[in-house]
Amino acid sequence: MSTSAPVTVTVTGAAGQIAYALLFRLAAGGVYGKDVPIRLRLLEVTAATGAAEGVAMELEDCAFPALASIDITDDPAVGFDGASAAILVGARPRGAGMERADLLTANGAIFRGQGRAINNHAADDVRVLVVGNPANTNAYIAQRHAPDVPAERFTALMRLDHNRALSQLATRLGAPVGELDRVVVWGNHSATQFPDVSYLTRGGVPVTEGLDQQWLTDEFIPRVAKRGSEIIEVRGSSSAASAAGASIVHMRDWVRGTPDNSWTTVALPSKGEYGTVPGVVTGLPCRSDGGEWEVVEGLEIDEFQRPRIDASVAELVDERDQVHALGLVD
Ligand SMILES: NC(=O)C1=CN([C@@H]2O[C@H](COP(=O)(O)OP(=O)(O)OC[C@H]3O[C@@H](n4cnc5c(N)ncnc54)[C@H](O)[C@@H]3O)[C@@H](O)[C@H]2O)C=CC1
Ligand SMILES: O=C([O-])CC(=O)C(=O)O
Repeated sequence: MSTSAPVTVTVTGAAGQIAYALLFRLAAGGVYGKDVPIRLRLLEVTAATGAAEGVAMELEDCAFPALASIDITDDPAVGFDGASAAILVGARPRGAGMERADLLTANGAIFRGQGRAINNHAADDVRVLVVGNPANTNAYIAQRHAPDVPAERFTALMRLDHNRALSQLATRLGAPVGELDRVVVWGNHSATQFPDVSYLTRGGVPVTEGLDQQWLTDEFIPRVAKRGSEIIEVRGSSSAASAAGASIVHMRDWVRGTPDNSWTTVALPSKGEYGTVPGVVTGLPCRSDGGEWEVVEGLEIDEFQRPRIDASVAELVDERDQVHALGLVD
């Protein structure tokens, strides 16, 4: 039997596609481990609380030993009350032909209200992961409405991009994906992102062969950056299980630490690291010791990387300016 204190975890968009893949892994112990009891709070719009009730019934039917309780609400003040983790999935997904930034007007307001509710009601140790698109700028909006929460507790999901990059590289190199490390995806979770193999290792050894520049520029970078659109075209709706899986490992690594000498990609409010623009929520190479994310320091940036990082960060600055112009952030 578990002796740990229960942790309150809030998931928004609980009746949606991603949540349907996420909640069961969370309740099974995928983030905190099997021995830490979880109190789940499901936050949905009023019209979808009935469907969230159905998901809760299925969660009950799994009899997960670590699932202590489930509450469903349409009120952010209740939903985030005492939350130590807040996974903000609830938002409209894009359809074919849309870019994620097209969702800014539709979804931005959600994150203003939720940022305020997190500020006023969440636990002091709250960790926030924004999944709903455009994820980086939604995280920026939420963070700016939560002045009492340390800025670095607001993150956006770029682990899916990171995992997509690892998988493409594993196929190209004929390597087990678990042997590869030190990939980073800089910038925005958008088509401008820069999946970067400059520091790639296989089994701890730098990879110097098998990845020619032409393949990287013409195939790898655009393939990873446009994978979300490719999934929408082929599947008919946006990535769900892979987004849920990435969310679980993002939170797991944050809470329980990244493996020794390993790193991952996290979108965090920039402090100006690697020439990025302070404040915007950008993909950076990060490690965790189970406390806070720490940006990996001391990497060299060359003339191939610089303009690609700058272009994606410029898009984040543009989105930031748009949300200020829309009145979503003062
Ligand atoms: N960052 C990433 O890597 C990825 C992000 N996404 C994004 O995640 C979001 C969710 O995707 P899906 O689950 O497929 O969408 P979905 O449409 O299946 O589910 C979204 C759910 O959010 C709920 N919702 C809407 N407004 C809400 C609010 N104010 N409070 C609480 N719940 C609210 C809806 O009622 C719906 O049940 C989309 O914006 C999508 O673009 C999707 C894949 C990857
Ligand atoms: O592309 C989308 O709209 C959904 C998403 O963020 C992804 O799959 O990376």
